[in-house]
Amino acid sequence: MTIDTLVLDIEGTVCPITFVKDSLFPYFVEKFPTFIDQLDFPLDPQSDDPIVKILDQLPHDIKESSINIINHFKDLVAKDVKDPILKSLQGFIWKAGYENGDLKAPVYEDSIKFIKEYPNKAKTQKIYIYSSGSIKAQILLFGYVKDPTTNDKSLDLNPYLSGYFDITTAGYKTESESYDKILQEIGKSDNSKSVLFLSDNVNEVKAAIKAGMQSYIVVRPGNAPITEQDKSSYTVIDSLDQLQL
Ligand SMILES: CSCCC(=O)C(=O)COP(=O)(O)O
Ligand SMILES: [Mg+2]
Repeated sequence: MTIDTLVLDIEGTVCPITFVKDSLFPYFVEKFPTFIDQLDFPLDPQSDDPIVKILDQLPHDIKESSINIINHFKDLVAKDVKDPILKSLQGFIWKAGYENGDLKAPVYEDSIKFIKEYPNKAKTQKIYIYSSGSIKAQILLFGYVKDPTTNDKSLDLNPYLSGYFDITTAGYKTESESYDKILQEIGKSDNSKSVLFLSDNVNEVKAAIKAGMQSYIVVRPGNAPITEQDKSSYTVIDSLDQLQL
């Protein structure tokens, strides 16, 4: 069946893992304690402050003091836990960094080209994003893409994207039910083979295939190595230029 819909992972697929691990995560760890230290404790559950609303979802023993909150999130980042409360908070902290120019996303050149060229005006060819990063963080990342042809400007790729999924809207990326949900949301449950999911993570690829999608492994510098067996069992690409759609 002809592919007409792409679902793209971010980290390790269209963007280097090093940007997330060496820029985004350290930026969050450096900046978020200042935001937490400014808050009044105990937190007011009726507060309109978006950061208080996020923190209010934490268990009582963690949200009772700034030091517990700070240690909790530092620990989750160190272990790269895909925790929905952490991911929401990261979106808020990164917003300031993108807006003041501290952060620009180094999306691979082949991916910028593909994202700009693949979607057609008739909307019969679409691209969606599915990442563990929150939807807010995804929109920021694609809104502040480092322009490979200039150093000072950034590109906004969001107008080329048809939608975003994260772990709060679709579920965890290694579970096939999450891909079932995406297929349902994008109206492709009866045409699952027309949807291609790309990821660096073999377990995510397996889950997407189990849900009926087509799925390829993307290999990029710095990604976790894949086994010889996975190389022979799955389609493997190292650039979106290799897609023949
Ligand atoms: C949306 S940028 C932040 C990426 C992030 O927090 C993350 O955990 C990356 O996971 P992915 O599913 O894109 O591999
Ligand atoms: Mg990834």
